[in-house]
Amino acid sequence: MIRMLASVTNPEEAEIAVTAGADLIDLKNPSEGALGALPAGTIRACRETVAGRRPVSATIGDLPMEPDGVAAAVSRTAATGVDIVKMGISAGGDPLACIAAAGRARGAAALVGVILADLIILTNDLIRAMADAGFIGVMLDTGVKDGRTLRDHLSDDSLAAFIGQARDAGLWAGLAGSLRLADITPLAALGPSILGFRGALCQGGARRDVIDPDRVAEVVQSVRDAGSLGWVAARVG
Ligand SMILES: O=C[C@H](O)COP(=O)(O)O
Repeated sequence: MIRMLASVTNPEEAEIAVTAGADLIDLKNPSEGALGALPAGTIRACRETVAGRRPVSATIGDLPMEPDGVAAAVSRTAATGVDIVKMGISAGGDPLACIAAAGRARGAAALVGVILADLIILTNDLIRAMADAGFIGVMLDTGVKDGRTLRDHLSDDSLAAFIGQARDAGLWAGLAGSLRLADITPLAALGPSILGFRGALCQGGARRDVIDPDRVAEVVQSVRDAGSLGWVAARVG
């Protein structure tokens, strides 16, 4: 089964995402960037709204790859009580040291690394470092939200290789990055653990807009349908 991640910005949107059937409620502030962080109070309020009905993740912000700053943000975000802290990996600085520092700072939260595939070259070293630091998953996303999707930056073969490397390292593998309805079936065929969305859930398809319950339900259903087709194809083919 492929899971569906919905990025939301406040308790009202979190409730919409839960009601529509999203599997993972991801808290972020799209106005602050690809992985913009929400204030701790908003994260806590969203967590209270979700009330254990779904796992909740929160992003630490689009930070430079500097270990002390990343560790402080991971620790601060974990202290809100979310299940998963999502840490972005971009170019410059020392990504490998940041991954190790995040692993030491996570407290009781699980960690998921988000490799911004348009900003840093995807390497197996990053994935291996996450596994060594105790991360549970790794996602690809895009850092620049200019209408291009993850599939504009990486071929299906590269995405399949990423999923294989993540699985080999014992991590679940997620894909995101301005994904639209039309991307779901081809990406589901690659066998990711989870597909993540924000823009496609919003009125007008703009990620800073509010999410639309009908769009969320449509994306959830499409991920379900594509996931089952892949399941059947894997057994019949
Ligand atoms: O974690 C997933 C992201 O929120 C995806 O956002 P996007 O679909 O607007 O690129």
